[in-house]
Amino acid sequence: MTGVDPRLPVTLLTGFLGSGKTTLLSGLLRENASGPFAIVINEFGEVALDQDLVGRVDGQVTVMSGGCLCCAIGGDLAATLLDLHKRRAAQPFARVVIETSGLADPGPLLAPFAEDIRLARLFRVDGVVAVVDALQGLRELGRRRVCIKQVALADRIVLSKSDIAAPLAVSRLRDRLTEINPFAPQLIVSHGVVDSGWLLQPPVRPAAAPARQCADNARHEPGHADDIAAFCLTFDAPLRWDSFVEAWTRLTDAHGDAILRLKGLLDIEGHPVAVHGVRRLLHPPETLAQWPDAAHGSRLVVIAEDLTDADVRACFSGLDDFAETRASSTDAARGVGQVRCIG
Ligand SMILES: Nc1nc2c(ncn2[C@@H]2O[C@H](COP(=O)(O)OP(=O)(O)OP(=O)(O)O)[C@@H](O)[C@H]2O)c(=O)[nH]1
Repeated sequence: MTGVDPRLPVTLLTGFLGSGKTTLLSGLLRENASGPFAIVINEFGEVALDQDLVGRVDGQVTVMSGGCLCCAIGGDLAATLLDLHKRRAAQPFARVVIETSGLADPGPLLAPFAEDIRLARLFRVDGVVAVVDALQGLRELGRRRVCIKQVALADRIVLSKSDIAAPLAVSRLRDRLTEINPFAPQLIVSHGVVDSGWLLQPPVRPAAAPARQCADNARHEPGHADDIAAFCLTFDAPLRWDSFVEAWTRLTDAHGDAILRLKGLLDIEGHPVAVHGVRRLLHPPETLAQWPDAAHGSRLVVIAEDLTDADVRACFSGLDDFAETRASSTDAARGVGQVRCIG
């Protein structure tokens, strides 16, 4: 049989919280050699930030927030893709990239592409890319089964952050990745700068490679993120950077290993600043050239294990005070910090 497969290729981009998926996606979009893409981003928290942080936001980015794709909103994925396909004449694209939440198990996400006849006719998954953080990866692989599944199902593995990890740790991690998935080529990528040809080329799977859609891999493990919650904070009044760092230090000192991820877009004395915390590490902040949308104001998501709303609120209370002080001297109606548990 000859002929080109007319179905649209789909790349599933997976990897644990904060590993560098959005950074890689931004790199792909910047390179733009294989585009145009339609992007579907799934975020665990209800306040979606990746759309703002991905660097290029246009009509082709769809955000599915409020849960992890493989459990809470999995059924919506087919509807989202079918809708994208319908709008394709107006907004053409050659590939869909789905960035899963860091907590998603990619197995159950692959199944509908084989089982749902409407999807199977229009789309084919031609690659699963797993991003693994060279600094935290070995530890997360030891702690969370979902990380092992992300690596096991990958066709390509991208190692991020080797620039800030010890060479020995990187080499141990690579050995462990090879143990889990000997078939997937590994590539060290710094700050998302990647050759899209390498990343997106369809995998050649040896006959012995485990079938991705086998029953075990497609089986969803209910409750795999039950102990994890996302806490969303917003502050209307501008914040000071040193006050924010103090709050982050309070949070990680008090709750250490419970903190999985922080990400936010902050109003630092009038300037939009993107912040990322992964475990105890606060990455260097990035001042954006402009606000991504009309809403100016700080938005922060903290993803943590076994913490309560009050635990998080207590650590950020200093920020509240600062915001309220500024608000009272400028505009009494602004500056109310909110903490909301949505997990
Ligand atoms: N030093 C260094 N930092 C990196 C690299 N790749 C990503 N980062 C930083 O890691 C932080 C988290 O990166 P993201 O791309 O937001 O991670 P993510 O996997 O999309 O995060 P979630 O969506 O929360 O799961 C950011 O501060 C990035 O700038 C890298 O290769 N080196």
